[in-house]
Amino acid sequence: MTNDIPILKVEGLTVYQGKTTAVRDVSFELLPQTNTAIVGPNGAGKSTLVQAILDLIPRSSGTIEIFGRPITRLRHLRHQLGYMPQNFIFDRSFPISVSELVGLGWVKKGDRGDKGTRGQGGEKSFFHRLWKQDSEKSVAVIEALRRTDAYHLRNQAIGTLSGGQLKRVLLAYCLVIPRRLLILDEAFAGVDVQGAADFYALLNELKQEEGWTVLQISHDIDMVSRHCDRVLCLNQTIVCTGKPEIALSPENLLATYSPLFSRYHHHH
Ligand SMILES: Nc1ncnc2c1ncn2[C@@H]1O[C@H](COP(=O)(O)OP(=O)(O)OP(=O)(O)O)[C@@H](O)[C@H]1O
Repeated sequence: MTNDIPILKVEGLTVYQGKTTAVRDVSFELLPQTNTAIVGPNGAGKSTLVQAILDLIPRSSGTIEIFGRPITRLRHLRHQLGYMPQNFIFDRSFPISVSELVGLGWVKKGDRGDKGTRGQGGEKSFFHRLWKQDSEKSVAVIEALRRTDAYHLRNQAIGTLSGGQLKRVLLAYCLVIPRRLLILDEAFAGVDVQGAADFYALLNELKQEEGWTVLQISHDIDMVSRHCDRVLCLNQTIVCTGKPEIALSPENLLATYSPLFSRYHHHH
């Protein structure tokens, strides 16, 4: 039944950054269990689009629905949405370990918006439930760190991580509970070649076996063409969209990456 509802539906979205129109009249849908990439040149509005979808910045016009609900009314369903920003800025002297950081992403069952699990275990004592939750969380943290190949970093302070290691840990943070939609903003920038290939394999597994839907911003056209189901080419507005072999044709890439595109599009 839920398979008929798009996981994400964006209609007529326009967003300003200061006085600049960063995103203009963008509409698209994501169907469940798909991996979609947003590509486009620097300053094309990719991060702005994602931030507006997440309601992190205001939009000038347009509507956004996630899991069939307006973004402002997601409530506890928001935990079914994972987001990895392009930059994670923090004070490197902040004393928090990798495991502790990943654990912050964990939400107990019943509070994740999945039906039928709320209030489970009511017959046990408060301390038993607390102990059970704690052990479930530890298991989930270990599993998430293993999946992103960051388990060996678990006791390290986050301030000591390299750029690529930090990306692995942030992905683990997104993976520590099941999600229906995962939004990644250049998640694999700075990750080595093998690491990026492992990440794509992991995303594929999450999609195929666990029903996740992925929306990712990427500059890696080669990886996108090999691993994504669909591509949105963005340059302020959507230039083209479709399967990688169509959307990433030389003509479409030229149109998307040409600085003249906006003007060209405007006149024709
Ligand atoms: N905080 C901001 N204040 C003012 N203008 C901004 C701000 N953030 C982005 N912009 C402008 O909005 C436009 C879109 O930027 P955005 O970061 O969304 O592009 P992008 O496609 O994600 O770029 P990149 O590939 O370089 O990450 C650009 O013209 C940029 O200069």
